[in-house]
Amino acid sequence: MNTEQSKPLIELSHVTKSFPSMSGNFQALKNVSLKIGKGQLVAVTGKSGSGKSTLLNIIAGIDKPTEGQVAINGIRVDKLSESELATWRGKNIGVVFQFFQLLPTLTVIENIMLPMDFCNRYPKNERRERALVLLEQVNIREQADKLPSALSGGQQQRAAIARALANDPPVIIADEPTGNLDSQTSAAIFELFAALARSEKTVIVVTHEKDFADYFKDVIVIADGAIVNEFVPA
Ligand SMILES: Nc1ncnc2c1ncn2[C@@H]1O[C@H](COP(=O)(O)OP(=O)(O)OP(=O)(O)O)[C@@H](O)[C@H]1O
Repeated sequence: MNTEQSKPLIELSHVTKSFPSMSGNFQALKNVSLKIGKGQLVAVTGKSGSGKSTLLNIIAGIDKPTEGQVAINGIRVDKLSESELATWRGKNIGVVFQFFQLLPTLTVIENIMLPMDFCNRYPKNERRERALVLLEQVNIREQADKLPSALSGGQQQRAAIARALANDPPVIIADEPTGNLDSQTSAAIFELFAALARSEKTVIVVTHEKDFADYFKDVIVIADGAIVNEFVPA
């Protein structure tokens, strides 16, 4: 799915993922190959159980492929050890979840600064200002010192997106990020992802939303662990 103008930032070659099951091995992904370029905004869609989250987990280095290769930004992710993976993931992958998963006892800005403290990419005395810039980028700077529970669902998801950007990763992955939001708020979140892609982030979003075609030029359709339609023009 790599377009002519972009080099592949993400390349999966013949990836299979098997899980043990009562009746032998179950293949959640079957011989999946794909290329995704820098700054691409990609939707992953398909029925429940088709393998969407497994694909995201493989790209994020959360799961290892049973067979095949995963290369991201020139790094063979499938070859990294668990400790190397944790460091690599912190710098290269920002993750956005359906239920936001902000830490409830930390303020919004503290939630954004936490991954910076883990990763050490930015000096300690610059982290608060960077978090404020990110909150500005997602339009909730004025919520910085509140607890997540004081924010609306859409504002919490904006905070989660700012957190995903904390260490300036090239790749943002989001697993049904609007599954818990109304359609107007969902549209605003999709707009935000589109803006991130315009600023050269590669954004991969698992979504069931029927109207995603307005936002996503590139759509990966998965059925029974295989890509059945990699590119659907809007
Ligand atoms: N850790 C695991 N152990 C065993 N089977 C698993 C595991 N993770 C996923 N599976 C199976 O792999 C298949 C694909 O799961 P996956 O979560 O990737 O689907 P999905 O398309 O994301 O589904 P949904 O839309 O419901 O979230 C399913 O049949 C699931 O039961």
